[in-house]
Amino acid sequence: MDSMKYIKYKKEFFLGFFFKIIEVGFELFLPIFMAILMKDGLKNKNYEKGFLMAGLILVFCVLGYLSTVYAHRLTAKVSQNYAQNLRQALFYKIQDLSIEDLEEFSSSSLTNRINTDVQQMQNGLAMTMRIASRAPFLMIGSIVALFIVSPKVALILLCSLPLLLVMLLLVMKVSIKNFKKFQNQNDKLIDVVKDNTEGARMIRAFAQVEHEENRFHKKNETLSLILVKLGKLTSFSTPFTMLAMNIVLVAMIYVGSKDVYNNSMQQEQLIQIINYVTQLTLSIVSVMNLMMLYTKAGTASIRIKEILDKEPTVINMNNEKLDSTPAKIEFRDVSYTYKNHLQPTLNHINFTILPGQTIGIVGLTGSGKTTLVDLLLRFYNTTTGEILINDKKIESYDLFDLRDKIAYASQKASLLSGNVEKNIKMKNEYTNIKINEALNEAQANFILNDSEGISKTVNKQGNNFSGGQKQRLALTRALVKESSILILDDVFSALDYVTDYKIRKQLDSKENKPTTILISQRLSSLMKADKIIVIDNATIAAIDTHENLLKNNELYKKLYETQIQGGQES
Ligand SMILES: Nc1ncnc2c1ncn2[C@@H]1O[C@H](COP(=O)(O)OP(=O)(O)OP(=O)(O)O)[C@@H](O)[C@H]1O
Repeated sequence: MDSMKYIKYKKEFFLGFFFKIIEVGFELFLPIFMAILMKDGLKNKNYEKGFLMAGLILVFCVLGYLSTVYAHRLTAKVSQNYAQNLRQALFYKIQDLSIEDLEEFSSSSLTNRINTDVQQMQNGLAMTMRIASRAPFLMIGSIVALFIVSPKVALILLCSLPLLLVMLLLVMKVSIKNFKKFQNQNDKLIDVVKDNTEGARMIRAFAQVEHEENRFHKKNETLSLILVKLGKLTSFSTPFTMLAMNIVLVAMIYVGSKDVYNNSMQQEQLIQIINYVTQLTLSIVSVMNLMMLYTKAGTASIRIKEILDKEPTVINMNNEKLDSTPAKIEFRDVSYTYKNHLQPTLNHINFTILPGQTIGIVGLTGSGKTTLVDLLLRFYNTTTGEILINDKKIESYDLFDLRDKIAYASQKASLLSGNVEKNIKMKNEYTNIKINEALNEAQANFILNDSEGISKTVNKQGNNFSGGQKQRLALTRALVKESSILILDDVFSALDYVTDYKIRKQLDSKENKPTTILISQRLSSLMKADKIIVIDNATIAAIDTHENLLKNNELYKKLYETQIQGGQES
């Protein structure tokens, strides 16, 4: 992933780096001033020079502090903006992907990628600005200074560095593996939480609470074990580095003291060595922590890249516009097989719907009715065959314009939190008269008769409305829209028979009706359609009027008789 692309404040990014390097410069001078202070100021009693050095130490400390504060302010600005851009890019990409593409990721995984993974990337960038700029310079500066002070003592350090490097690489390797595990397990844990919040009623009704608690406990325990492993790695690496560096320091002091004893080194030089090794140790620890952060950011970046680099399977390639008059729809030898399915859900489907006609689609549960309209909405691409609207291939139309000309109410009435008006209008503007007409057509009397009317609040997922009320609001949203195609997928299932009948009557009497596709298990909802398509075993078993199907199609006849016997006729 080209991370730099999402860093919009590039100038601030480099400026932040620059000020951290300045901060290092100030720090590297301190041991030198300290040595002069000790030698000339304290040992040789040159108080003037002593005070000058003390003043310089103070000034350099203050300047170092100011550089740090400014660099950290820049870091916050750059990294926050980076995270914002990354989240935005991910969200736009998710919008671009087709339903089929999105089905490859669980919603928990997408949520985690947009939250936790972006956060890891943000931390990685912030720490790069704060540590990657500082620590290497401090390390190199300290090593160079040590060589200047005493090459012999500095060599001891140089010999021990490869051991630390090997250790660092090993820790990174193990932590990358565990961090990947952590993120996957975290997705699974959120899946359980989502199942339990969205399916709370079902879980309680089926007395599944204990089972779900166990499910959560297992996932939580696995997650904790991974986190403990990661924690152990971090808790081991820092003390190990400190221990290794302190052993090196003791060896350096031992060799240095001998030189002081032999008068080939000054005492102040030994103090300088101690200061530089301390600085070096701290910077090595910082680099180790940075590496740990990079392993997290690296794994997060792979997960983010998976989304950002995903090529949408449904592409908006053309810009043909559909007018708002009723459209002609044609399926030519259309087949569709879901990913990872061996058998096609729809097989060699052929039919034509003339402009303004109403077509019913009936079939057993899972026979492919919804899949058929999903293809028309371009949620998926057909596996073979083609769909034409007004004699032009569906792909030749601008995708967004095409969907805009289709009014659609699905089986699952989904409402957005806000109010009824927002849910009916969506991005469009309609007059109140038009909205009231649509509410009337959809028999949404509970809104028409409510004192709050369309200002009535809609809670998350519309849970302050009954199933039938939600369905009627979703229907209003479809009916108010000026469209060339109207698709009602099993919207009558949550309605009582009287309401179902009234709505159909309203729809039948409508002037300038769009081409309408009605999907329903209830034959009474489809009987008046110009034609009814019977889907059986992934294929079209028959297309005909209600009367002819009753005479000629066994499945239709059976469905009809079952429903008549069940007393569902209206
Ligand atoms: N997103 C999906 N991924 C994989 N398989 C799917 C998906 N959606 C549906 N299917 C499968 O495709 C088949 C047809 O599903 P579809 O929803 O089109 O049937 P339907 O006739 O509308 O059913 P119902 O009457 O119950 O609404 C089913 O066997 C289902 O398992």
